[in-house]
Amino acid sequence: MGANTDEKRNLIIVSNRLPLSVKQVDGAYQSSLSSGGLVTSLSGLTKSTKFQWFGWPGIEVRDPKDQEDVQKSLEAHNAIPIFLDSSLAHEHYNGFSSVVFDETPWQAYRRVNELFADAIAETAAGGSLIWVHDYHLMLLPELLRDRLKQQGKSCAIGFSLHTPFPAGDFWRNLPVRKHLIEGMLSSDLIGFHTDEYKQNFIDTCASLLNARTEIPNQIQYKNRLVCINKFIVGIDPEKFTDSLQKPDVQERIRNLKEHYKGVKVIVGVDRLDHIKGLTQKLKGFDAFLDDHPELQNKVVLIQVAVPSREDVKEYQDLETELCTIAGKINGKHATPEGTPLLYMHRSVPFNELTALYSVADVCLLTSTRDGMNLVAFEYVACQEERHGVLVLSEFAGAASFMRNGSIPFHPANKTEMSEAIFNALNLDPAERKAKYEYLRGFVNANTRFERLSWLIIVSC
Ligand SMILES: O=P(O)(O)OC[C@H]1O[C@H](O[C@H]2O[C@H](CO)[C@@H](O)[C@H](O)[C@H]2O)[C@H](O)[C@@H](O)[C@@H]1O
Ligand SMILES: O=c1ccn([C@@H]2O[C@H](COP(=O)(O)OP(=O)(O)O)[C@@H](O)[C@H]2O)c(=O)[nH]1
Repeated sequence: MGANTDEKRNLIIVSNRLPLSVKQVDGAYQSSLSSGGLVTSLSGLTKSTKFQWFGWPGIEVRDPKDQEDVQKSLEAHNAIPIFLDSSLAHEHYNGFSSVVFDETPWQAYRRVNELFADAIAETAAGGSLIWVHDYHLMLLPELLRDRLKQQGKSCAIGFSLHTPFPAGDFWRNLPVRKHLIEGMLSSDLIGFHTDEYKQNFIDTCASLLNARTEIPNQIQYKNRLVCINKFIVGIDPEKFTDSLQKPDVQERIRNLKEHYKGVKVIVGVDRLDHIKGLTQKLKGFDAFLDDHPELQNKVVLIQVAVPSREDVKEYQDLETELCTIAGKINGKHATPEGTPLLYMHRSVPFNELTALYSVADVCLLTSTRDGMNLVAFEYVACQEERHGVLVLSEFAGAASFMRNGSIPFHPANKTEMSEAIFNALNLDPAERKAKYEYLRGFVNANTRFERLSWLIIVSC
């Protein structure tokens, strides 16, 4: 969607979390870019499109004067905060959205969706395009449509799901499944990352709601026609190639290359989340080291585990487990010359990330479930010179598109993972180049997620 279209209609983006997270430092409010693929996928839009972004600022702000300060600090970025008190935010985000079904978090989930609907309906001008993101806000399209109608406004609503849409059996176990799916069906257009997720949604609507699904890419439910499609979420590759041109990044790359002379570097960058298969990754790497004693001191895995949901016990437990496994691997395979695993539990600045991607011979991604996985795209964007190899779990959404250019494997199969790593490190240059060119073609062809908002316009 170009600037011309924007002049015609307002675009409003809504996600649980704003792209900027607010923190209070020494009494003053400061904002910094939030982590994660959703922000990355939409950042390409900022180049060509003006929009307002509604979401939770990541902090509880009770005092109205403070709320005003936060509002003002975000205004410059067209970000509009929706304030939630801590317990509500916790129950909605950490409770309902991530663990097991329970009544209290469900009520919080509904309440947060209502608060979002109130704030957006009040602000949105009639004729705006409202683009809602992700599983935290599945009820929002319906709540929003009701409120807008009461106010005599008509807006087109799009919904993008960034996670997989599971197949039928999963929904059977969720008592509130009907509310969630009906909520989504109040959109004009619903986007999924892959054909599989899209088909799962269509099948679920047919079996659970008896919706009519005979017409391709459309669902008819309660006298409304909803468009359903797959939209490939991508990155802005230039942002990565530009970073690699910066003198300080070039220097960092030189230093890292010098440091790892004679050593093959494998990189992994994941949020510390169960879906990223980090336990499986460390165990698979351990198996690889066991299988290849001849590669002692010749291979290193640099694993960045970006902190996520640190106040949830299951995530704390996972962190403890990973530390233990990492310690055991290095205990077993380290030599006086070095350790084969560098496990970093923190986020890394963007320039450091691109330097790491650039020096790595292999990128190892082991998701057990993952909507897309934009790290796979980012690694490719930083590998113009080296033609590094992507070892990609078949359970990442990205594998639907990148299978031919990568080495696929099943993340729970240690032997398969070990072989995949070995094959990646030993791929002959011609095959490496061919695989890389396939991936580069794909990453460069799918740079703009904005096509979805364009489709909202033409389809409504
Ligand atoms: O930590 P949450 O806010 O609960 O959400 C987890 C992450 O969800 C989103 O990631 C997903 O979207 C990516 C882009 O479409 C996709 O590549 C990835 O597979 C999904 O997990 C969101 O982008 C992140 O900010 C969240 O951290
Ligand atoms: O310290 C870091 C390391 C990575 N990322 C970014 O987090 C995103 C992860 O997106 P992905 O789709 O792979 O997974 P998600 O975390 O959204 O599930 C990528 O854009 C990374 O560049 C980040 O924000 N901070």
